[in-house]
Amino acid sequence: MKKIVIAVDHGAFELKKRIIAHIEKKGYEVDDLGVFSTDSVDYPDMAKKACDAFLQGGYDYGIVACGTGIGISISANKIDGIRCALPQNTFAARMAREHNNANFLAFGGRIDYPESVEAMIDAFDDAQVSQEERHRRRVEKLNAMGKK
Ligand SMILES: O=C(CO)[C@H](O)[C@H](O)[C@H](O)COP(=O)(O)O
Repeated sequence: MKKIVIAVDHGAFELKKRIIAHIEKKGYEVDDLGVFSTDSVDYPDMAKKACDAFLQGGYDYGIVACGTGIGISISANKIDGIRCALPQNTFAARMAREHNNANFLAFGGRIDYPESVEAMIDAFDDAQVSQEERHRRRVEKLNAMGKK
């Protein structure tokens, strides 16, 4: 069974409920690291919670969200070992896994997407990481950029 970790800020509290319902419907386990109310928090703190948990191991991928998805994805990508994608649609979500080997998805709770967040999660989840040399090479370069 797949296991996903999720953390959001107050701007995505409602979206988090939808995402968790969707993931649980797929039969996956979700570790919900908050937020648990709409009280204002700082998105870097929530990104760190999810990424630190993910890096401990045991998760297939992580999901973070804030009002736009921007702040929390920038935060997640500051953490070595995290490749967080902020997809605009299902095509980008699929490419995030196939070409970028992303291990996190970010979404915006205040964004009107052309396709549903649920459909983007499915597109990512169903995709396979490409083993083509050029994609592996680019991801290796990405990983090397994160090394301190
Ligand atoms: O979208 C966000 C950052 O990219 C976050 O949700 C912020 O919290 C956002 O900037 C909104 O902040 P506010 O405190 O709810 O006005």
